[in-house]
Amino acid sequence: MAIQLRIHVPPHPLIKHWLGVVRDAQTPTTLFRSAMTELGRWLTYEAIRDWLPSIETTVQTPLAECPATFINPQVPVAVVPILRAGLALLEGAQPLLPLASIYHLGIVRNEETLEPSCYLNKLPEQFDPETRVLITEPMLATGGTIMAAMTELIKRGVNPAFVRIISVVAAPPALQQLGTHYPSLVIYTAIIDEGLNSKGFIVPGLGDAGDRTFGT
Ligand SMILES: O=P(O)(O)OC[C@H]1O[C@H](OP(=O)(O)OP(=O)(O)O)[C@H](O)[C@@H]1O
Ligand SMILES: O=c1cc[nH]c(=O)[nH]1
Ligand SMILES: [Mg+2]
Repeated sequence: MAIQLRIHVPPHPLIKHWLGVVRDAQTPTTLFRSAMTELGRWLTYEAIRDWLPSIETTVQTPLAECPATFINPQVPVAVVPILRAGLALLEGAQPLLPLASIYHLGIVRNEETLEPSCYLNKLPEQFDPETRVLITEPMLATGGTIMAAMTELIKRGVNPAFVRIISVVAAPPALQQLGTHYPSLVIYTAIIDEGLNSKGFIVPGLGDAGDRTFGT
């Protein structure tokens, strides 16, 4: 049976609410940033339910012994925010994954060619092959940025089957590239939009996520 990219759009009213806020061109920077943080929180909550490794044991309550399930601290967990815009999603993701290591990746698209270039890479030389990796990247547009990020991770021993991406707006060109190259990937996004305009912006999208997050 062929493996196929799984794209989840969680039908959660909080995710829909905060998506509406970030889409609105009238939303000021401070509210935009906190809405992105909320999206990071709820998308992470959804994305990690069958991904975060746990261990079965028992505990003694005041009355009796009973089964208990805990997060397995032996399995490494990493969060990779794609700067700049992925930083606001990280704010929401990090409190849910307090044991995770955070490895920043700064990637920017050239505004004319749309080619990505990496200006900051804090990834370790090698990952433990068991590492669970959560990428926070709000915009999956042409796919250039996320494909560049995946190349850096795979080079360092990450198993794509253990990678989850949280995104706010995803567009077909990025999803097609990811599906072709990494069919075992799992993506959680607030919405899938129709496509891109001639400047590589997602339509209807939410504009430039980095500029709107940081007021630039
Ligand atoms: O799928 P792609 O076509 O590569 O586009 C997606 C990327 O574009 C934006 O980054 P940008 O280059 O604007 O950098 P910024 O986050 O610093 O604003 C966005 O935050 C994504 O990282
Ligand atoms: O619509 C888009 C596409 C790429 N990056 C953004 O910030 N917005
Ligand atoms: Mg930008």
